[in-house]
Amino acid sequence: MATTDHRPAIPDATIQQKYAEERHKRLRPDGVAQFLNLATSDKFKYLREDPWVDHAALNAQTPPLKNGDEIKFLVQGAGYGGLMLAVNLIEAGFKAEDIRLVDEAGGFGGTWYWNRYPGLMCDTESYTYMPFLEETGYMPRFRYSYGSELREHADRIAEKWGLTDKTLFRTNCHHYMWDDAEKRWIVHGTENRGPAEGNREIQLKAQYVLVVPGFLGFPHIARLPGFDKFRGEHFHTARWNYDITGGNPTHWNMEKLKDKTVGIVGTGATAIQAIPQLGNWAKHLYVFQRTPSSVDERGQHPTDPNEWANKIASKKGWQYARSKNFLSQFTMDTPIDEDQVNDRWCSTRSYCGFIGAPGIVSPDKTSEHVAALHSMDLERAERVRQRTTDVVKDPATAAKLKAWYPAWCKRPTFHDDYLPTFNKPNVTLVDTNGKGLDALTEEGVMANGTEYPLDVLVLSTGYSLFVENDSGSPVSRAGMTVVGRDGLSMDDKWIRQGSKTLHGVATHGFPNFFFTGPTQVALAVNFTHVLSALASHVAQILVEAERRVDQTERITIEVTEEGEDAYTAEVVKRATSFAGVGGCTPGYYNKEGQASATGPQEQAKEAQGNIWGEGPLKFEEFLNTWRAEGRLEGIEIKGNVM
Ligand SMILES: NC(=O)C1=CN([C@@H]2O[C@H](COP(=O)(O)OP(=O)(O)OC[C@H]3O[C@@H](n4cnc5c(N)ncnc54)[C@H](OP(=O)(O)O)[C@@H]3O)[C@@H](O)[C@H]2O)C=CC1
Repeated sequence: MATTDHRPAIPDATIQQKYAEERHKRLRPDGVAQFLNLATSDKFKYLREDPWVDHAALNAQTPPLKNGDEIKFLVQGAGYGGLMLAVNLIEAGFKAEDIRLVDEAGGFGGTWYWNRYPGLMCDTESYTYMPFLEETGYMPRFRYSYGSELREHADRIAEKWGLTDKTLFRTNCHHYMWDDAEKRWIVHGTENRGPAEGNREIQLKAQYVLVVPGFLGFPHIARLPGFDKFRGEHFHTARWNYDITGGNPTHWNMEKLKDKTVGIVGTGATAIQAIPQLGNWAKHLYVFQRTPSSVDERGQHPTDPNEWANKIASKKGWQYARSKNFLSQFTMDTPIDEDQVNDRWCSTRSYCGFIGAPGIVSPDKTSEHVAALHSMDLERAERVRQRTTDVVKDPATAAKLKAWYPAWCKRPTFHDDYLPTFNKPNVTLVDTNGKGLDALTEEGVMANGTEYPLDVLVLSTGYSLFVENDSGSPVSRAGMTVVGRDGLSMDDKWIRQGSKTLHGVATHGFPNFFFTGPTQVALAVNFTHVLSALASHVAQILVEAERRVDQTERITIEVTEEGEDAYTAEVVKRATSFAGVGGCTPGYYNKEGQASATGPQEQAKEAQGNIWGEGPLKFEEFLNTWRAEGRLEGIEIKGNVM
């Protein structure tokens, strides 16, 4: 992709001063408490319900799990992560017959099941993001796939590996208790069989449990005065209400909005995809902005079958190689020469300030590290700001749409139609200068002291990554209680000791229990790359552990305390990579700008709760080296060990 020189015309120090001022404007004393957590809020309970489920169709099927069943593998989560775990188990030699998946949703897809807002698309190239393209022989229709295609692909994976009839949907397995005599997990779950049949409680026994906690499962909304008074319609983007807008998840013809005044709150990665669609249909659209997104060029186009066959997917192993090539662009050093993906993500290298990059930053060099990140980012940031000026015709609106923070502070966005939407006569940007909405009224919303009457209010206010009173354990995020050996609750362990795992996949005191982060693992721009590495890692640990005992019936595979301490120390050693995030403009990346812990114990816990500071490829290398050593160091296997 051609680059033009966009070195800032104003000195770096002035820009950084501007960044600091913009951050300061947005800091607020209530931090993460500014949001209502829908997972616990009664008032917005209906927003937790599943609008997409077909209860009649599911009730007509034979459930793959009955009360009292005993199974070998229970996978909690049937999105891409859960499917990848199950597929890796099968590919490692375990029988599909021994695997069951459960999910609260009414179908496969995880985030792609729940999110069906108009405009929904993959924000990284689908050729690297969509799992198992090579194995399924599937060619994505677009370079950046739209939501329905991403969901269909989850069905395709399930079908290919025989998992469709092994998944119990609408089910929340909320309580897990380790039975040390039996060497089994006793699992309690509730299956929601819809209004006609109600809930069905099930109790299961599982030899192994594998959980995909997910990162952004709980939609949240701002605690705004007057919510009760608002008489118009409202919904969150995570549960788009097509009854109100018209259209459906595959046809975004929102006819019902033609005579409606619509407001959308939020301008994050979700909103920038939905706003162009709303702008196409609403009589008038008000976009209420607190912090602008950085919106770079997308370059969306249908996949060219010739290019696909002869270039992109021409060699065996192409998908992994392409994904690796993509991720190797995010480094503090010069990225590798050949840029296969070559989109604007690849010129957003400074995002490694959020996902980490090779090399360990010494604690006394963090200021230099942050300065280096800034100098890597400034040209990109200025280019994107210039793009805003070039695309948005009204200079005052263009000025308000410019992002004044570096790439690692908020998910950078890429879209071809977002900025041009503000050139439409029916679209108005209401910038709140960092403050957000003041309140809701009977008629609409108050912002900047002005009332905006609305028929429909769309909340695109994101998700709770940090929930109040959340222990931060992998299972609290998944809404589960897990009680391990000697009555130890995983949440209590996290509250007392902070994150302690081996490779972000297992923890001492919880035998035969595996998860995929969310802490102490790597993050990637295309997160499926990491999920794939974790799924394969867990499957290979299981294979190797079972190989070492002559009877697997009573096997226990458990991380040792020494093992998790040693690995946690490795995570902490690399935590300095994220020195730039604390000083960011507030958002979910930095606990809404909340001050860091002050006491030494709390600081230690915070450092432990980090992700892998050297980025996804080094993380994968670390796991591979550990496995290649063949000792399963840090894991104790008990059973009839040969
Ligand atoms: N793979 C993909 O294709 C996609 C991935 N995603 C993922 O989901 C994540 C979450 O994105 P998203 O759903 O947009 O959530 P975000 O948290 O990124 O955005 C929430 C938005 O709501 C605004 N907001 C919150 N409270 C108020 C308020 N009181 N008044 C006004 N505005 C308010 C925020 O402003 P402020 O910034 O000031 O807090 C922000 O603009 C992304 O970071 C990305 O990782 C999302 C879409 C597509």
